[in-house]
Amino acid sequence: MQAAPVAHRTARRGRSGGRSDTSTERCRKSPSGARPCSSDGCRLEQRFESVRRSRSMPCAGCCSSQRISNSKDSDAKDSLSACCPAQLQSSEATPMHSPGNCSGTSTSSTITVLSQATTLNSPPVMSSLPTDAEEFFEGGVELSPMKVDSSEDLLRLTTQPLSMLDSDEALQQFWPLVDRDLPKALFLDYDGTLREFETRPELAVPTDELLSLLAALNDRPDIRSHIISGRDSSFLETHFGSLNSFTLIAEHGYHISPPTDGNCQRKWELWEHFGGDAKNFAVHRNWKATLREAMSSIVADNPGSSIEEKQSSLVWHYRELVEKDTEASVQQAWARLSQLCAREHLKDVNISIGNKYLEASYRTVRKGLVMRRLCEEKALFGEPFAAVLAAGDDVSDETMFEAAPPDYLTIKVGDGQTLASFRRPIAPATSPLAA
Ligand SMILES: O=P(O)(O)OC[C@H]1O[C@H](O[C@H]2O[C@H](CO)[C@@H](O)[C@H](O)[C@H]2O)[C@H](O)[C@@H](O)[C@@H]1O
Repeated sequence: MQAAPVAHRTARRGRSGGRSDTSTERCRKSPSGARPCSSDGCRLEQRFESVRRSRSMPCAGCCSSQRISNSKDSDAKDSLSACCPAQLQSSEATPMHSPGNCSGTSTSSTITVLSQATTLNSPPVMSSLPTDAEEFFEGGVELSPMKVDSSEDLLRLTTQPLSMLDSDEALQQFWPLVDRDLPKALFLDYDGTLREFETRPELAVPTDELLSLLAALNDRPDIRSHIISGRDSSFLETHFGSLNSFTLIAEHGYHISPPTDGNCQRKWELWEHFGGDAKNFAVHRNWKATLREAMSSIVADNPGSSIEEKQSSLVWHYRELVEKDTEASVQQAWARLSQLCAREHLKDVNISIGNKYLEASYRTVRKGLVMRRLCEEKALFGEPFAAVLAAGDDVSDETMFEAAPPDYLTIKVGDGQTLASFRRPIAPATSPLAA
């Protein structure tokens, strides 16, 4: 069991800071280099760069009803102090959380899910306050970025490796609770996190092992589980619909199905109902027809690839491409679809590149926004989560890591750059997170 130094989990990420960075930087991958690339991958690269320069004001979960003004540091400090005084403690401060109540018949399953985390005996603290006057809105919370201004801060950007937790005690040390009477929340990605990849999406159904694990979580009154996936609502409902205490989030947040509280009939709601903007969706009803034709032609040029159609997106899957120069094919496909969008004035279509897929989507919502909004709503209604864990493997999951305040546990599954606090290597032939 490794103990992570306090500072490593405190203000190591610069989520959300510096929106202007993103808008002004030029993308290396953009065909002309003349305009910012709209792909998630490129935005992510820009965000990594931005993170190295700034850190954001946290606290959207346990005390997210606040709005932090950018007007003066002292205002922000007062605001934060009022809602989350523990986060103003120095790094020598006593733990913010008290030990949690993790006993129960299905504890071992919970430990399995959480066991990817290294031990962490230290409280989430915030060592400095915003110094930058810039502000922006995300998830309904006004955030003020903070500058990374010392080599010590840069060290805190390091993602920590995960090790196994093998007992309730270890788990409680790693994930202590602010209040044992309040529930903890899990935000779990599916493909590549709960389930290892398969060559085709339809093959990656949940294993029996995973279903048992999730069933045990479903019975835990102290845990609010969310599956937050790029999969569509039909897939999530088919495989996880009976987990009545789970919130299911489909298509990266486009569709949300709250827990059913004993009623087996699940309802799906559009993100718009949660404050998102779906109204423009209707304006370009034909965007899919336009892009489908182009994507079909890309499939024809790349035998072995395929298209998956979801309500808010079209996905080109190329995992099965065996040719050597896949990267070039993907860049070509990206450029082709982007140019088509520009030509047809489909300015709200986002072309993103994930794990062996390229997705054209017509939605503004992202996983991070949804996670944060759901946590904020809980807090607003007087039921804040005592602790939040978010785990994922792909570019879309980085939006969760970016949006997470420092006291959330964020876990990147597998390799690659990340804004997460911890990394869990993929265990071969097992469910990545449940290994
Ligand atoms: O957010 P996630 O739950 O990680 O979903 C992301 C995408 O996952 C699926 O595609 C990925 O998994 C497939 C099955 O292993 C694999 O064949 C494919 O190469 C992966 O990209 C899913 O099909 C997409 O709709 C999701 O957006």
